[in-house]
Amino acid sequence: MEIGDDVVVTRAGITDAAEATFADSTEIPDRYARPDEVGDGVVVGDDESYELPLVDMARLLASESSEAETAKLGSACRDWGFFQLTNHGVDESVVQGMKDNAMQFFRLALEKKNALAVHAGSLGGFGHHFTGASRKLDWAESLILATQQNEKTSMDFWPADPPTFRDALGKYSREVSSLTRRLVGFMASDLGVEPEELDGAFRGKTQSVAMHHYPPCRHPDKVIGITPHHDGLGLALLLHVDDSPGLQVRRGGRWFPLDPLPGALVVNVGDILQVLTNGKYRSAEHRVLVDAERGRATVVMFQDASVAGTVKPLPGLGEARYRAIEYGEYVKGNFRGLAEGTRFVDSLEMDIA
Ligand SMILES: O=C(O)CCC(=O)C(=O)O
Ligand SMILES: [Fe+2]
Repeated sequence: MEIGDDVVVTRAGITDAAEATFADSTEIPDRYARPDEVGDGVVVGDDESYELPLVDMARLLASESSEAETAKLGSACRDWGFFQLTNHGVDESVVQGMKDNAMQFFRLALEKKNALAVHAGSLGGFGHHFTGASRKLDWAESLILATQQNEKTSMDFWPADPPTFRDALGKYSREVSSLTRRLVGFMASDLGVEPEELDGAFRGKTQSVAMHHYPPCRHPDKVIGITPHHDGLGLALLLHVDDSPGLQVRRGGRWFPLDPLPGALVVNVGDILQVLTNGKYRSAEHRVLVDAERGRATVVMFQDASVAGTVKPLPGLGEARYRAIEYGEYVKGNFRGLAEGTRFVDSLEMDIA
C-alpha cells in the first residue's frame, strides 16, 4: 500500500502458531496476555446513564427534520466522536455482499489468507493489526487494503478468493464514498463552514479498508482484540458483520461499550477531521474486547482527508489550534506515534490564549 518508503509500520504476520493459539485458547501465550490493560478504566456494563448517540440519515435528508438531526450529528461529533448511523442508505444487497465475502475470506485456510500476508514495513495485507509500544499482539486477524481505485492502487492486491470478493468490495467501497460525501455535507452545515471547503478536503482522497476477525477466547479478561488507539485519518465507517458487541469508546477516562444496532453503521471522527474542524469534533480513543463464546467480524472503511496536501484547520473556525503539516509528514508522524504508543496529533496542538 502506498504510504511512502520511509514510513515505519509494525504489523506481524499470522503464523501457524498464532492460528493454533486462536483455535485453542486454553493457554494464553505471553505475547497476547495483558490482563492489567483489560481491566484498566471502568467499563460501564450496567450503567444506563449514558447512551452512545444515534443519527438518522433519513431525518438528515428530510427537510422538516434536517436541522434538528444536523444538530444531533454535530453534538455526537463534538461530545463523543462516535455515533451509529441508521437509515444510511447503502444498498442492502451491497452490504450483505460485503459481509458474506468478508466472512468467507476469514474462513479460508491460513495458507490461502497468507497469500496476502503483510511483509516488513508494509501496511496492507493480512496479519495482526498494529503492534503498539507494548509489543503485545492483538487477539485478531486483519486484512488491510487500499480501496481507492486510481493508477497507484489496483484490485490486483485484493483477495481473488472468494471469487466474488473484489466485486463485493468494489461496490461497497463506492457506496461508502458517496455516503461519506453526504455526511460531510451535513457536518459542514453543522460547523458553519463552506460546504465546498470540507467536501474538498475529502473529495478524491485515499480510501482504505480494514477487515477484522476476532476469534472467541476462553480468557476474554486476558487479551485485547484491538489495542486502544485513535484513528489517524479523516472519517471511519464501521460495518458489524455479525452484530456482536466488543467495541468500546473512551470518554472521561472510562470505557463505554457500544451496543451494535442491527442495520446501522458506526461512524467515528478521525484525527485529521479533528484538526480540520480545529478541535471542534473530537477523535475518540477506542478498543475492542473479545468474547468467550462468540467470534466477531467488522469491515472498517477509512476516508482520508487533507487540504491541498496539507493537514490544517479549515478557515472560519477561529484561531488555529493546530499547526499545519504536510500530509506525507503527518502520515509518517502518525505511524511513528502508533508504534511508540503516543498520539501524533497532540504534538500539532499549539498554545493559544
Ligand atoms: O473492529 C472494531 O470494532 C474496531 C476496529 C478499529 O478500531 C480499527 O480498525 O481502527
Ligand atoms: Fe479504530
